[in-house]
This record gives sequence, structure tokens and C-alpha cells, in this order.
Amino acid sequence: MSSKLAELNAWVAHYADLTGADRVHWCDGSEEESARLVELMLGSGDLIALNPQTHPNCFLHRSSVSDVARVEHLTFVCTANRDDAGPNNHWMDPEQAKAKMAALYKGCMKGRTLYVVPYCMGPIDSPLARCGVEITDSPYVVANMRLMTRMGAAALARIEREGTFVKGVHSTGDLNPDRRFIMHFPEELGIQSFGSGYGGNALLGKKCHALRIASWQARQEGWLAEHMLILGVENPQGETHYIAAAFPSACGKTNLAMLIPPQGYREAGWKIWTVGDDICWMRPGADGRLYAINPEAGYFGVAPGTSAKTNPNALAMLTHDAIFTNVAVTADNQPWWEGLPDGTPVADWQGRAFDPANGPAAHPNSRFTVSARQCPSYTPMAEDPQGVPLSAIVFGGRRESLVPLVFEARDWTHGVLVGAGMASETTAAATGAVGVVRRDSMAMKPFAGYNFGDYFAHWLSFDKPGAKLPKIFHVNWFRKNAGGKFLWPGFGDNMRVLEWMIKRVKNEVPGHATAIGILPGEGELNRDGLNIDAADLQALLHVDTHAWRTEVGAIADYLEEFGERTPAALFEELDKTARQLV
Ligand SMILES: Nc1nc2c(ncn2[C@@H]2O[C@H](COP(=O)(O)OP(=O)(O)OP(=O)(O)O)[C@@H](O)[C@H]2O)c(=O)[nH]1
Ligand SMILES: O=C([O-])CC(=O)C(=O)O
Ligand SMILES: [Mn+2]
Repeated sequence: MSSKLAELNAWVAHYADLTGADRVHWCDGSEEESARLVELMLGSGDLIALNPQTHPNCFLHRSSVSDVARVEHLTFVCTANRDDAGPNNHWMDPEQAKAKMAALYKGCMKGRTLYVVPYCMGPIDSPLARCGVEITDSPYVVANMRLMTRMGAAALARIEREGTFVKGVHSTGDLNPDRRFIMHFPEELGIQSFGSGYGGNALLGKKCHALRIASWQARQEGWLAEHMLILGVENPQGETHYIAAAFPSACGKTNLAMLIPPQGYREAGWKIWTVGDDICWMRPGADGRLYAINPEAGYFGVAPGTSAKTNPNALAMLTHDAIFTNVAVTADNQPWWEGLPDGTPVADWQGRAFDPANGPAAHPNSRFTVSARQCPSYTPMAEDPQGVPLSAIVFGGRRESLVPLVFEARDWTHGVLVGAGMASETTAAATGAVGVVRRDSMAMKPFAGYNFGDYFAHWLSFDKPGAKLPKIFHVNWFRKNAGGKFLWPGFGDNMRVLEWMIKRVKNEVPGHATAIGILPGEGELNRDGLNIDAADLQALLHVDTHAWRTEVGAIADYLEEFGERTPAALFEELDKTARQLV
């Protein structure tokens, strides 16, 4: 046995002993293993089979009622020096955190199987990929990790070759919210999670590894780990531009990543290719451009709102081999959620007879898990070990007022400021109030594994001689009129905004310079077949100088929160904007 596997074995043995697990099972990722686990979960009630005629190999999982979303208030970054975690994170002393978790883990797997899940984030042969091992007592987590990552024997072989891997420990414990913690130890590449079986709290390859730990590794190694979708826009000439976009949770990444161009575009030959829908790792290539990979192998997407109208690609991939969590079911046992035009829910997400008085039938943060390969727009380029070169980076959020449909940053430094200063209304993807505007720099507020001040400086550091950086844009699909209705139709029509971005990348249109950045000039956004009146379009592209002065002040206050770690260049850039807001 290699010394690397000896280290892994010793670590597993330690947790088998501490947790008192009955058995240890090393996952190989095979079909047989998956089938056995499904049988086991059908027996235990962890999974419920859905209609095999309409949804072969699809299963429903109902989580504990108080375990339905990420828990940001129980998520900690445990660095030796508190300032390294920064005011953007909850912090706990690493030794204190470890003692707390050891007490929770003691004996927690008695009567359970401890699964060892080796996984690779990114194409298995990619130099940008990184590996991890998750220990878990949840077969549901294993089944999800199998869809979401490259899990099993090949990952273990890479770990044996490479040595370094992220060590994640997870137990659902007793699902008591008072005994729930998601701890990160970036200095040791470690994660410890207890008391939740849900999504980003439990599938440790996702938010815990691929964002919090990876962002820390990325800073040390000169790359970026971001909460971004990656898509390819193919134009009628057959040329493909890749775009990465950061929107906070439940703000439209999956939908944009799988966009189907509207009528007119399709006929002309425009296509959208999906590389990833949630996480992007990128680093400069030899030619100075940024190259991006999707470290994930599947989608853990929001179910409500997904329909043949909004996201036909997603609907098409959900007809077989998918896991649904906390959706409702129809009388003939098909999965159901709000936004589907057909079907009637008979049982809600908790399994109760559906009664609208109890709220929505599907939980607002109900999700599907499915392999990326099932998406009709998935591109083989997503498996390219070198990644795809980026033409543009997009930031965006949910802002019912103030922020225009789209604007372009003046340059990289201004783009970093735009990302750092962005804000969005909170959603059901995390527990807590919904609809409250909060600063969410680069959509990474819940996910940056270190001090945002240092993170902004790291972003700025990519602008160096020889770099051919992507243009940076900001979008807002969620601006509303006085009656509370979205001004922009969104979804497929977002193609129009992507087309404008590519025209700007290729220098084909001049745009219209304003104090906050460059907006589409008169006639630059394609309106053919667009169902929106001129006044609404004008409102969508309006820059309210007075309101933006207030926003600039709020951004300055926010940047001050990170003290001396905030790069001075961001304040200078903000001053440039302020001076133009007259
Ligand atoms: N009005 C409007 N709503 C949208 C648009 N795109 C997405 N949504 C809605 O926003 C919600 C979340 O969309 P997703 O694409 O799942 O968001 P996400 O960013 O992938 O979410 P996470 O998986 O939590 O990271 C869904 O209910 C969508 O229907 C849009 O262009 N306009
Ligand atoms: O991590 C999760 O639970 C789901 C997700 O993608 C997000 O919240 O951004
Ligand atoms: Mn997400």
C-alpha cells in the first residue's frame, strides 16, 4: 500500500472508531453498488420510487422538516487567525471547533454504515481538478455524490497518485437543528459537518469543498473558485464564446446555463451549450486568457419554477435517473412542483395530503439531482481537461429596483468593484428571511473560505502584463414595475443580453457610457419578437443618478467593513464612479 493510502486508511480508521460505525464501506462508484444502495433506501424509506412508466429510475427523498436548506448561521470557517476568515464568515477557533465536533461524532454511527466516498472535482485527468474523500453515514448523500461528482475507483487512483485530498467528515446525527454545524478548516483542507442531510450542508464536494476550501487553495495557487455557471454561446458562424456568470443561490444560474434561444435566434443558428450550472474553477492559461472548468458532474437544481416554458432542457433531463428532494407528488406518483402547468399535487413535500392552507405543495427550495450528461445542451467541452477560455464574466442579483438590465464594467478593476459591491434579495436556498437585500460579493458571501478583503485583492491580482482577461458585465433580470411585475421576460429572452455582450467583446457596437458603466446604446439590444413596450425597456436601462449616489455610499461603507484588507484600488475606482454621478 502506498503511504498516501496509508494516511487515508488511518484517517478512516480513526473515524470508524470515534463514530462507532457498525461497518465501513468503500464506495467504488459502480452500477451494482448504486443499485444496492437504492434497494437499501427504498427499504428504509429514505427513497420513495416514483412512477416507473413516466419517470424510470427516479426517486423522491423527503428530508427532515427542519432540514431543508443551507444553514449559514451554523457554518463556520475555522482559521488560526480570526481575521483570515474575515467579517464575511462566522469564525470559531479550530481547536474549539474540533473538540465540539468530536463530541458530536462520538458514537454517532452506532448501528450505521460508514461510507467512504472518494471523489474528484473536475475531469479526472484535468490539472485543474482536485480530489477529496467524504466520510458519511447517509446513503442518500452517497447517491447524490455519485451524480454530482466523479466518484469512486478512478478518484481513489488519482488520490493515490497525487497525495493531497480534502478530508470531509459528515454525519446526519439526529438531525436536531441545535446540534448542527458545518465547520471548515481551510489550513488543513478539512471539513466537518454534523446534523444535516441537506444539499450544501451534506454533499461536501459542493459548497464546502468546491467553494470554501477550494477558494482558499485557489488563492495560494493562483486560480479562482467561484459560484458561477459556465455556458457557451455559439453564433451562426459556428464560433463559440464561453461566459461564466455568478448569481446568488436561486437567482437563475441553472436557468441561464441551459437557456434555449428564442424564436428567430434558433432559426438563425444560435446555440447555447451548458458547461456547468453552479461552480466554476478558473486559472490563466499560457496565452493569458482565463480557462474554466466545471468541477461538478451533475446538477442540484431548484425544482419550483422549472417548466417546459422556462427551462425545457432541465425538464427533458428529469424524466429518468433523477433524485427529487422535497417535491410534491401527483395521484399517479409523478413528481410535481409549483410552476408546472399540468398535474395536480395530492401529497405535499412532507407527504401530507395536499392542502393549499399549508403553503406550497413543493418546498420552495425543493431540488432535483441529475447527472450533467442527461442535459440536452451539455457540451463535450465540459470534459476538456484544459477547460474553456472565457470571453466574459457576468455578475448579477435580484434587485427589484435601481440596477439596470445590463451594464459593462469599464475595465477589470472596475469589474472587480462591481462584483464586490453587488447585492441581492435573499432566497429560500438558505434558512432565514427571504427578500431582504444584502451585499453578496461575487455571489460568494456564503461561500468564500477567507476574508473578502484578501479575496478582492486576489481578484485584482489577475490583471497583470500579458493577461487577456474577459470583459466583466452585471445583469439584473429581476427589476420590477410599480405594480410589482417583472419588467423583463427573462429566461430565453436573456439570449438578447448575451448577444449584446458578445458584440461588445468583439467590439461590434459602441455601447453607451454612463457613470456606472457601459449600457446598450440605442438599438443595440435585439428586440425582434420581444414582447415588451418601449417604456418598460427604457425603465430597464435607466440609471437613476440620485439613487446610485446612495448606492455608492452604501458600497463604500460595506468595503470599509474589511478594514485594511480591502485594496485601496477599489476605493479609488468607487471614487471614479462617484465623480461621474452628477
Ligand atoms: N423572472 C425570472 N426568474 C428567473 C429567471 N431565471 C431564473 N428565474 C427563477 O429563479 C429561480 C431560481 O433559478 P435557478 O436557475 O434555479 O437559480 P440558481 O442560481 O441555479 O440557484 P442555486 O441552485 O440555488 O444556486 C427559479 O424559480 C427560476 O424560475 C429569469 O430570467 N427571470
Ligand atoms: O448548496 C445548496 O444547498 C444548493 C445550492 O446550489 C445553493 O444554495 O447555492
Ligand atoms: Mn448554487
